[in-house]
Amino acid sequence: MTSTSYLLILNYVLSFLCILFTCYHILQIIVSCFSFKNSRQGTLTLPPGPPKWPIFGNLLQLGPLPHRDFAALCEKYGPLVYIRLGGVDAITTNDPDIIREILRQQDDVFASRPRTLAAERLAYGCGDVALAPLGPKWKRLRRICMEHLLTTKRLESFVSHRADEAQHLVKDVWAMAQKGEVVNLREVLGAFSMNNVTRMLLGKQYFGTESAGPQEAMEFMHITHELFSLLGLIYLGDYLPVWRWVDPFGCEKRMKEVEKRVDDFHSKIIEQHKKRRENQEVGGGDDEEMDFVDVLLSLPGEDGKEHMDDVEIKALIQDMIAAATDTSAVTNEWAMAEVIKHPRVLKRVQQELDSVVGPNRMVQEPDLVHLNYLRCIVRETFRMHPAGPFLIPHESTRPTTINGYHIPNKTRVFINTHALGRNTKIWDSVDEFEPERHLPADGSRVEISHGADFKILPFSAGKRKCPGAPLGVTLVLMALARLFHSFEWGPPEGMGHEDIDTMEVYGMTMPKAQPLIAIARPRLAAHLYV
Ligand code: HEM
Repeated sequence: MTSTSYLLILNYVLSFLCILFTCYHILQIIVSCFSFKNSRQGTLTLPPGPPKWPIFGNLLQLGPLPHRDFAALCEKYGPLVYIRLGGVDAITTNDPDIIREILRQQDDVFASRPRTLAAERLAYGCGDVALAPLGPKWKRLRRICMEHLLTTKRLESFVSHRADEAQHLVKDVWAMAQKGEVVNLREVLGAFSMNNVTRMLLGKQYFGTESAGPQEAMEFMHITHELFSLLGLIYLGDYLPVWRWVDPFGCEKRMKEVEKRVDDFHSKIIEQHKKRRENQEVGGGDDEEMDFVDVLLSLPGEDGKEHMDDVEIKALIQDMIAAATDTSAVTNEWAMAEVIKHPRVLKRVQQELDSVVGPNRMVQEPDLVHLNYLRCIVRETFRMHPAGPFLIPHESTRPTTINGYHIPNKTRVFINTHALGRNTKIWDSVDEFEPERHLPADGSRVEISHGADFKILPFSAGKRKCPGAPLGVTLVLMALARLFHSFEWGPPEGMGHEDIDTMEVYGMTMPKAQPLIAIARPRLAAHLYV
């Protein structure tokens, strides 16, 4: 074919695309006008919100930190704001009363999830717990988590693994301190969370001396990071279907690649576990010796099937890894950053640790309930730096009203936990890290999850609340207790405490923009670290 005919064909294709694009836009305008009219029910109107562009709605008003943009909208328009994201209705709030209304009073209406493209591709067609819409499938998988994986008994059976990992953590930091090296806290805390979770789930440790091997560890790390980054993306294709034809940044291509690699990885894990079962290397149904994959392989499937489907098992494993590792690692890094930035707080928590634990042993899990000031540090960290800037988006399953405003069916709900913790109507000195504000006057134990007032919401509430909260709290408290008890901490040479930056990046979780680097000096006898 000549180059002229190529050009001609290209010309035809482009013209065709232009016509289609224009028709689509006209249709969108008609549909959005129509749906706006329909969204008024009687005298009810939608909640207040910013003016919208045709087709794009408010998408163009969002920058790289959408939680801050949404917070600014709440500041301007009130506690409940309506936005339109392309063709999708959405609301956002940072107000405890409205959040209580959504997650408690109207939990039945708002407990579903939107079907995003990333969730379809990367969570086995939304076949997991965290991203599945409300329905019998979600209910069944969530029950499996609660009754077989995250029970107190099963979590207790991993207590020695967790103690092992806590010891690896201090040993690694101690080795760096001995060599005069700075500590990259993102790396050591990431390895701590990952090892704890993979030991429980997969029976493998991925970092450290008994690791599954450097190549497998790197592959695993890489896949998980890709997965997190894609799941956190506000992908325009979810809001403007026409975007998917073009996909200028190749997002969908990346999703397909990651989907395949993740699936290969999980298939391998399941195969290894099945082989072990065939060779009867799993303790004959002895609960104590079974990791989560073993447990899932031993459960009956749906509709009288002998076993659960492999796809269900993969979706659950992936959910647990994604939900458990990054959330606890990100929280720990923020807490360390704030405490190193505030030497007064470090001193006070060390006094508490010295009085509860003393200098002659390491912190153990039973100590954690007695460390009230440390618990305040964690609560204050969740106020200022919740693990995710929003809860995982919820979606309404029918039209309803909030505060007299009409909320259409399938409205996407962005509960802005970052802005809740910095809401000046409910908190003083919102930008100050002040753990003392959480100390109960009567000296009772500090509760780390939300509490009745809905002013902090680290693990959410209602049907979709985090089923892993007790484990998450333990991982966070344990890592911090060990690090504060075992070391003096300071910023790297040439930096002042106040220079530690606290800028965040947006994603499904909300890490510090820059990894936290610090200097550690041991404060206990050398034999306790090895
Ligand atoms: C510090 C640690 C953790 C934090 C801050 C955290 C926080 C959250 C939040 C905010 C949600 C969203 C709730 C909503 O959308 O309303 C969630 C959901 C979830 N979390 Fe956690 N989480 C943590 C650890 C864990 C752990 C250790 C596990 C399991 C091993 C876990 C499993 C899940 C699952 C399965 C969901 C989805 C629940 C559903 O949609 O039904 N999380 N978590």
